[in-house]
Amino acid sequence: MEQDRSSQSRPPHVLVFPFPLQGHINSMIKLAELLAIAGFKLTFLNSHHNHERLVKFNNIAAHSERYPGFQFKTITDGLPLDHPRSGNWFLDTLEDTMELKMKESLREVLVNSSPPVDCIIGDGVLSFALDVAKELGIPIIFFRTSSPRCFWVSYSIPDIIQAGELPINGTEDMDRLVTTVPGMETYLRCRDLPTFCRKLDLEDSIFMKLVVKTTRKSLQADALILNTAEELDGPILSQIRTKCPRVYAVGPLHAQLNTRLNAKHGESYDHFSNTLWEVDKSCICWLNKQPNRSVIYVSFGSITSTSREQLVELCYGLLNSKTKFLLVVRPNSVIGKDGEGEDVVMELTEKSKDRGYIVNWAPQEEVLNHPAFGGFFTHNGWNSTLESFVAGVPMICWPYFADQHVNSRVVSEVWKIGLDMKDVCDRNILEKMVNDVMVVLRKRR
Ligand SMILES: O=c1ccn([C@@H]2O[C@H](COP(=O)(O)OP(=O)(O)O[C@H]3O[C@H](CO)[C@@H](O)[C@H](O)[C@H]3O)[C@@H](O)[C@H]2O)c(=O)[nH]1
Ligand SMILES: C[C@H]1CC[C@@H]2C(C(=O)O)=CO[C@@H](O)[C@@H]21
Repeated sequence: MEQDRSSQSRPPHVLVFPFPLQGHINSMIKLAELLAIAGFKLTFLNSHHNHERLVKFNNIAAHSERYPGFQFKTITDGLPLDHPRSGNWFLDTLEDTMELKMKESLREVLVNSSPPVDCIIGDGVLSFALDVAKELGIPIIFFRTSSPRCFWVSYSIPDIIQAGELPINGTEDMDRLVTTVPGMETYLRCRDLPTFCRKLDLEDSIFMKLVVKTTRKSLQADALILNTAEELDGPILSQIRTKCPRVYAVGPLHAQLNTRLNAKHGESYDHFSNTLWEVDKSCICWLNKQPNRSVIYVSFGSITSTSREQLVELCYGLLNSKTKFLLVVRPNSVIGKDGEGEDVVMELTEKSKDRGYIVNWAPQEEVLNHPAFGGFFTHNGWNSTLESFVAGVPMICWPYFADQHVNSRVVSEVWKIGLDMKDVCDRNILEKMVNDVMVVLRKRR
């Protein structure tokens, strides 16, 4: 059922459809805002649940004023509204039955859209959007919000298996180089592959099959957008282009948007935040009192959870380093009963006194650009990695899952702007790394 998109005297209408996670919404909303600035009509399709949180913690009315022609619409994420959406809940939404519900809702939004949608920019992991777009005759571009190198590794997994380089044969095999991902032969080890590759029985890895399937399918779209620049990922972009010629490197999107907004409104312009948690801005007052490059920022994004034991180890590593720190501990991010880990945070607050500041959620972009920062202890989600890179802040990398293991290897071995602590959680090692990042890498900045 094709809608009439001919003889347009109106601006083209683009529908942007992210996977329902903070890390995906962040970059997709920035792309949507850039398109709105360029004069496109925009529909940003959020899940009901995330939109409620966006409305709760951000000034949506101010957003509409800033971006006329930009509207939010909502659909289901496939889960019941009262689902707790904690832990790795988002993996449920990738299951067939959930996808089917989202697919139906997407179809309905598109069919009823007025003016009709001229182009869909779909999240690269929601590959069912391709079927809907084809059925309705609407062009579709996929945007994979994770790192291009992980995209390329995910694409290459069948070749890695075919070459007998997977499965990994136990812990002693972790430092073996993987030679079948073109362009990454010299630095990619088994340890750096996405964590779903660690299963001994690959047949058992539903997540791996799903990521490979969506990655391969996304190349059937009209084009592929990646949040990077040629200068950052040029060699890998060339590899991806051998499979899909229309690949656009449009990032880092947060920097692109800031440049446009600063040019239009001046440096002091208060940018819209798109956060799903309440931002604690009080940390800025604390930071303002700290000497330049004296503080390490610690945050593991919007998904990572830690065990209580890991949190204790990390906290003591920070305390023993004698370096000032700003630590984000998201509510319920410690595995176990609700509120587990709060005693560790209380103890840390008590012991660190004026050396540490702890919040539930920080204004991260602003924080990373604050002169007080000398380092970032991060899980290497792609947004955090890019934000740190652009701010010129060296990293200690402690990846949790997905693309983060590839990213931490790139940060430490390719860009050489950080230290990789993957697979280790030891207070003595962290203490040493904090000192190395704050003292040794700092001298190179
Ligand atoms: O206190 C905080 C913590 C984080 N952020 C922001 O939240 C975003 C987090 O994104 P990211 O660093 O990419 O981490 P995740 O939330 O873990 O992102 C998911 O999505 C990313 C994009 O696909 C993937 O690269 C990650 O592996 C995946 O976990 C960033 O923009 C941060 O600036 C804040 O504003 N305040
Ligand atoms: C929900 C996870 C499925 C795969 C996604 C991903 C990717 O490979 O693109 C990275 O991190 C997660 O946000 C996504």
